[in-house]
Amino acid sequence: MRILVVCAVAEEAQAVEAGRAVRHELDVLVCGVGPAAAAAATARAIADNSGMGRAYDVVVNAGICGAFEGRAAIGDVLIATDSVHAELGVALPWRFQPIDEIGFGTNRIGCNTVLTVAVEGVRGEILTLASITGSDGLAAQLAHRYPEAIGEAMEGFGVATAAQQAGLPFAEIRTVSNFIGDREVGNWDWDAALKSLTTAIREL
Ligand SMILES: O=C(O)c1cccc(C(=O)CC[C@H]2O[C@@H](n3cnc4c(=O)[nH]cnc43)[C@H](O)[C@@H]2O)c1
Repeated sequence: MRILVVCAVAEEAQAVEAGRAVRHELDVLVCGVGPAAAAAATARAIADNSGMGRAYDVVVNAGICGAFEGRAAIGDVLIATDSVHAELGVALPWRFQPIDEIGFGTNRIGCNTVLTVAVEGVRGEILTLASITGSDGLAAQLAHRYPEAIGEAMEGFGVATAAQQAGLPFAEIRTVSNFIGDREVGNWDWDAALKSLTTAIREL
């Protein structure tokens, strides 16, 4: 199977490369941070490879993430059931209205579960945001709005949109470097998250 694995930064790509198994043909793409860069880079890679007669069978977004406290722990592997764009909609004074409710598409893309069936981890929704949630108050609001969400990152929905438009199955695998909330970047455990990412990719 030909798999395109999309990572935001080089450190994540290296962790994925370290978990590469011979049973899959795996290309690793570094797309940059955020959903716009992720969608653009993924769409281009899919089109370029298809044009060269090396079409991908599946697209995976892999990287580190924040977890909702109580729903996952640092170093855990998170496997998305759905990739959900938490900012796509209308921010009303009293509530957030997802784009689905106003008839302009959806903020949710379902993930393929066959590819990740052997990957050990916590399964649930993974949110995509263009901005990292940097306070406990905002984290609590998000956790309330998305009771099934286990984590947040910044690229999943962008990669998923490019895959969906190309008719390709999509999976999102994240490993937890930090809890979502008050921002103490110094406390992020990149090592634990990147080690877990290598293990998770090996299990694909
Ligand atoms: O702001 C900083 O100083 C800083 C230091 C290290 C890394 C960053 C990033 O922006 C990396 C974000 C990168 O990692 C994913 N990620 C990890 N944890 C979270 C989170 O709690 N909320 C959202 N995204 C997260 C994300 O997918 C980015 O690709 C900044």
